[in-house]
Amino acid sequence: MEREVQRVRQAFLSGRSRPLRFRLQQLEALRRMVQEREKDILAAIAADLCKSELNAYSQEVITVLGEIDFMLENLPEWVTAKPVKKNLLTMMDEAYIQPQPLGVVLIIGAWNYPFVLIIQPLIGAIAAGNAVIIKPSELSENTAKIVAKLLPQYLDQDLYVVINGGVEETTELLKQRFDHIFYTGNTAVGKIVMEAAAKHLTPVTLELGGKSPCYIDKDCDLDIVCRRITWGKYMNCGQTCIAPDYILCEASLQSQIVWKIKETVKEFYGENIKESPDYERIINLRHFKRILSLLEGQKIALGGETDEATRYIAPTVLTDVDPKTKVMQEEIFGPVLPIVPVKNVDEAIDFINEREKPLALYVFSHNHKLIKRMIDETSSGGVTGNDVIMHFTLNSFPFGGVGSSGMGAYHGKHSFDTFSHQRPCLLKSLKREGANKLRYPPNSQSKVDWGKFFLLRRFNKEKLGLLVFTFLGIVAAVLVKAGYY
Ligand SMILES: NC(=O)c1ccc[n+]([C@@H]2O[C@H](COP(=O)([O-])OP(=O)(O)OC[C@H]3O[C@@H](n4cnc5c(N)ncnc54)[C@H](O)[C@@H]3O)[C@@H](O)[C@H]2O)c1
Ligand SMILES: CCCCCCCCCCCCC/C=C/C=O
Repeated sequence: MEREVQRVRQAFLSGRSRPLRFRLQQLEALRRMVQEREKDILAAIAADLCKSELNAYSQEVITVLGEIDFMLENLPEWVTAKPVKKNLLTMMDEAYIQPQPLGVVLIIGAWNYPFVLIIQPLIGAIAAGNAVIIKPSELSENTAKIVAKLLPQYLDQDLYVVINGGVEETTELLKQRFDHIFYTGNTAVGKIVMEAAAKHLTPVTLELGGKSPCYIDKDCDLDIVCRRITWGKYMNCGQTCIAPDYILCEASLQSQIVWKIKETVKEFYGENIKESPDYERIINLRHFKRILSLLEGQKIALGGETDEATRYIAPTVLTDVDPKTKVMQEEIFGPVLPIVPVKNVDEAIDFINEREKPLALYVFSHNHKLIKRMIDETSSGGVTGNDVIMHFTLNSFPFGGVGSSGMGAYHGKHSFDTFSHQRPCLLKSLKREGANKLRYPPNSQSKVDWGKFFLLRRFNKEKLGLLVFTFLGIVAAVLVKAGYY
């Protein structure tokens, strides 16, 4: 492992990942890979998650292609040095910020969207000029294999390396020194990653999870609300980091919500959900059993049917859920939707604020003020009003968590920034030593006063005004003396 990381570091040190032209070429090659090997990629995702190829394409491949196009379009502007405002002391110098690659980046992916969750950060890391080691999740083994097979066929083989393996390999990998670690997965492993990174003072981006709440105000169109929630909750069988985890609403709305979700489930997946190409399965038996255990003692208002052999769990809704029960203590990450009754929006806000900060928050209402209030008085990684999931699709947004749902963010320019060092560059001349003498010892009150003049803006303005006034006075005196007036 050490030798592999060393090899990638040597490739980075060769400097070839840095030129803009090279980065653009690699991104174009990655796009070609996705386009030419689309069938293989879709088949792998489909096999890992019992997902139709159409869904694999719209949930993962579209995002990847969109991100590459966005990078190709904007990268030439992002890589250029940006001049900054100067103070009086540096007025004659060159001052700019130059984004630079961090070095060797480790990307650790999760299994639930196994392609996009490694390729999207990879796009950002390449765009920023880094070398990258990619560690796909071992749970989505088909995607892990196809990525390991395809990437070397299209990208520089020494700069971008896939290492497959499980906990043992990841643990070994984490002992190595990286310049950035980008991890997607659960919070417990997030802590392990951060601890390992701390040993080398390596910065981390942690894309974690949490319980993303959904508040439904009674002033809304319940048909549309339930259709949108049903889509976001049961997509990928509930195994989406930003899926609505639970609903908060007035108790009186519960039965209508259950009814409307039931109707929507029928509309989306047909009478026989098991036959639907749009309904996925739980990734493995461990998660299947974990999700089943969340149903114990609950009032199942919809669904609840399961099949262990195929790891099928029907779209399920629980009503009158007690917040102290297990289903409300951990991220569900499955097709189970608890409804927790609250009296009003105040209680909903308190409920959210008493818990860990979620990755996403959803609020549904015709009342724009109520939505704004919910945004102002709570915290979450991202928030969408009157819909779910969709903030993920906008690459001008930073995507990431806050508090226990993560740290750092990516997508579009935010990825480029995550994988870059914003290096301040000040280029002075070896001439004009006069002004510099101000800061050399021995110090004096007059030097301090000049220092204040040069460095404190407020002081500058006053003193500058005085200087201009004095200068104009002198000019006027000279002109009068010379007989012009
Ligand atoms: N914020 C996001 O963008 C995002 C996206 C997807 C998933 N998630 C979150 O991820 C979680 C689901 O993913 P998961 O954690 O089950 O995925 P996972 O089991 O695939 O684990 C993630 C990665 O961590 C590695 N890993 C696992 N145990 C480890 C250990 N002990 N030491 C070192 N590395 C280890 C795995 O090899 C894998 O690459 C959910 O909480 C979900 O909300 C977040
Ligand atoms: C055909 C229309 C396409 C609609 C776009 C759907 C977007 C789905 C995004 C899925 C989220 C993937 C990333 C998940 C992260 C966390 O698990």
